Amino acid sequence: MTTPVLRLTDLVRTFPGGNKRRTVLKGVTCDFEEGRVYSVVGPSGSGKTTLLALAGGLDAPTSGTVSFRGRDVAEIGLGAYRNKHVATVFQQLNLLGYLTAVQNITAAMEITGVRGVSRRKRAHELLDLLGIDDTDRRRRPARLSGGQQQRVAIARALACDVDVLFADEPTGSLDQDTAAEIIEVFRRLAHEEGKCVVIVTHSPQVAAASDEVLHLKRGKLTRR
Ligand SMILES: Nc1ncnc2c1ncn2[C@@H]1O[C@H](COP(=O)(O)OP(=O)(O)OP(=O)(O)O)[C@@H](O)[C@H]1O
Repeated sequence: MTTPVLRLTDLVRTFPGGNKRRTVLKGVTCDFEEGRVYSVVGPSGSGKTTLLALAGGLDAPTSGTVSFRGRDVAEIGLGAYRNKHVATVFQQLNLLGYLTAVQNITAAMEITGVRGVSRRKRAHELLDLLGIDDTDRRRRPARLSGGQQQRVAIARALACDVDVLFADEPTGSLDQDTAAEIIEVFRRLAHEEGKCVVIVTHSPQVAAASDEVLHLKRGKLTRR
């Protein structure tokens, strides 16, 4: 048995709030493999974003562990885990409006301390991979379509050559055809580049295109 790239073990997350204390995740256990696309689905408020935040090292669990290649991320350090091994594409893409697509990616590399490669060269390779052409990659986000902005945000997330890519509602604001293109990007990243892709979604279209659908309900995650 190979060690999964990501393992969640008995994750519990309770939010404080006096007598309104609320346990959102009640013992979530799940393995994630490289080269696969996972969708996490579930009712609004069921804790999908909370789960993504824990798995992505943006938040720490109340109890339980997140392990990356067999190592507890608390031991790796959440900052190092986020900088080197995983990346998240947020619902609000947070692209910098005053920078071009290429500059958004090189800036991310600078911030996360990517060294030993030409940042510009790597940015162009990523934009090639994501299908943003030469003209568009010199544009600022406001002059790109929603789908193109999503592609740039994914390219930026991959700037550090991470193994696991998380995405929160990546098709939420896209029409069906553009959503299909973005789904294809995620499938290619998993099946051709070997990434583990974990998507939180309400979209049946995304769920249907995933290799595995995980259902979060009443604080537990189950495979369908
Ligand atoms: N920092 C926080 N403090 C207190 N409560 C929180 C916090 N973050 C999330 N919650 C609560 O946890 C529950 C789950 O929220 P979460 O955003 O993870 O759900 P979700 O499944 O992603 O919802 P949606 O599908 O609507 O985006 C909600 O009741 C929310 O109010």
